[in-house]
Amino acid sequence: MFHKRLLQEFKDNQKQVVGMVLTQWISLLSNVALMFVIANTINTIVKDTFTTKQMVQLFLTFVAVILIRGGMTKMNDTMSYLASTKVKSRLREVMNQKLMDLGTRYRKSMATSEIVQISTEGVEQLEIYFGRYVPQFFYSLLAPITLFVIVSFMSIKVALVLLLCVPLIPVSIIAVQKFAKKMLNKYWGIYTGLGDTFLENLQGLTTLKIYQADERYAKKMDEEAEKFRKITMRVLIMQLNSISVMDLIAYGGAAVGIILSILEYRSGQITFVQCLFIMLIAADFFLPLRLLGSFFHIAMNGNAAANKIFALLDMPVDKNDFNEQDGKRQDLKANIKFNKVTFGYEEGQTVINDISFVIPKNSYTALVGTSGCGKSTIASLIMNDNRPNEGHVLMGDCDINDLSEEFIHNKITRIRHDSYLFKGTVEDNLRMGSEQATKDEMLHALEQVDLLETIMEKGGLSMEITEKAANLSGGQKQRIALARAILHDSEVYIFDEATSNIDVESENKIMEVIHTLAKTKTVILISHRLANVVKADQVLVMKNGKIIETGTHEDLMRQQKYYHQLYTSQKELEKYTEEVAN
Ligand SMILES: Nc1ncnc2c1ncn2[C@@H]1O[C@H](COP(=O)(O)OP(=O)(O)OP(=O)(O)O)[C@@H](O)[C@H]1O
Repeated sequence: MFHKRLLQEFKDNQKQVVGMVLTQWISLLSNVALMFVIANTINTIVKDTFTTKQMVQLFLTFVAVILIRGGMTKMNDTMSYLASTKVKSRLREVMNQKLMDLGTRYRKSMATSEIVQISTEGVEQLEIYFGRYVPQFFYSLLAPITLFVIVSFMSIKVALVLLLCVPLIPVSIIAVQKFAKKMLNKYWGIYTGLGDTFLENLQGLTTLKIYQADERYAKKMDEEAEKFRKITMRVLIMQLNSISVMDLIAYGGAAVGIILSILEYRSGQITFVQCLFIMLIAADFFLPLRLLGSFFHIAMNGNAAANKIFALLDMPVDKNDFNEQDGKRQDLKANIKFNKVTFGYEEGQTVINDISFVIPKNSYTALVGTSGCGKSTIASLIMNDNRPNEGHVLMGDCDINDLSEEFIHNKITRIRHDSYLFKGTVEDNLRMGSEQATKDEMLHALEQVDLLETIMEKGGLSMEITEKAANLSGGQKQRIALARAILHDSEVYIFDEATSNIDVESENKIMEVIHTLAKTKTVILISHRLANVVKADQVLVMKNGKIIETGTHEDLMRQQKYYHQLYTSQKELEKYTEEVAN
């Protein structure tokens, strides 16, 4: 019925919940008073003893009840608003903090679209949970007991029968709950899956258009949307059916009470006014629980959403205390060691197999091998985005696992082929590299990547970059990303295919910058193009997740093994392509 953890986490909402139950209870009592006056009035009309005084009394009771109920409803709404907004804003705050703490690691356990959905729609679901469902639950217990006490003064028999019929509603709710839980989990699964597909198709729309695959993918999405429509309809049907069952029990129970009270009146056990009063009030035994039943499905949705939210909040963070070993870390020599590292993305499969190597401080290392051999995985292990299944990745003498994400990101900058530039000015994007960078430093960084002139022509540092840097060429985009990385001024730079898919001029410029950086920093270059790695201090040649050759370009060429074979075949291919082009 309740999500225990959700209630525990939001204990401070208890005040509002008690307030809401109280306002509803006062409304109920005023309603009881009104029904009593109405019953009395009908009695006097029937007996023909209706007086002006009674008319005034009826009118005044009406006005008082309307005022009390109006006031209580207003207070209830305010408290409901307070309770739900507090929950929503706190949940969003903790989720945001959690995502910040997790960094990029959240993607291992949850898709981005799922995070977006649970932090928007998922959190919204909890509004009704706290604002309506929880207080209604307690009120639904209090209301029948209150009415039972009042009616028992007139007829204990009728009061007991009415009270005993009330639990039939929760019994029906529990029966539905078993079925609903499964269905709602399935509903959420399909819903987040659809969101995932939608986001991916939208992001890859240009590619889909280029390959004219948009229609096929649109059809696939239609199929998923149809699945979602069907499960939504099933959820709605289940909700409507269960509400009908609850109506039947509520009004059936009230009817039983009314019939019984008439029988009691006929046998002289209760007065006409009491009989009328019970007739008017009987449905109120059941209506609060019936209303609870209609909130129940929303609450179940809230429970399912809460499970997902807590799954995110419970993800382990492994945030190391940055200060604890600060002194030790100050002396870190930024050499990187792989000590018998084995890693696989999935159980039973390894991508990196028992690898050991050292990247000395301020050296220039190239990592080469055919596609899929594990080069980028090595980069992700150095960044601690992935953790070895066996062995250790060390930075200086420190296991990378013992270092905080913040520390690693300060020491190492990874530049990928698909570097992300944000919508905003060139300055905004460069400032991400270093908060403290002066304009002169930014201009100097642009000069280093040979982009100063182009950017100055387009408005300088205040030039606007549009969404996904659509107003820049691939090469310009990559060079701005490089300027940002230069400003970051870290000890280690990993260039992960940083020159893929860009023009030759940009590639050459970027390689020049990499070679200059390599004189003062530790540089790791991952590249398909072996012509780019000839200047490296050491080349690590990978094949099937293993390092099979190590040495300088010249050493490896002399050995005439795998690297030699890769290099010469690539050279021949490039020569042939050039000849064809000419
Ligand atoms: N997130 C992931 N989940 C599961 N498998 C992955 C993941 N990333 C990579 N792989 C698999 O791990 C293997 C190594 O991938 P990796 O990206 O390290 O290769 P690579 O040498 O960098 O390739 P390329 O040169 O094409 O970029 C591949 O078989 C790939 O399919």
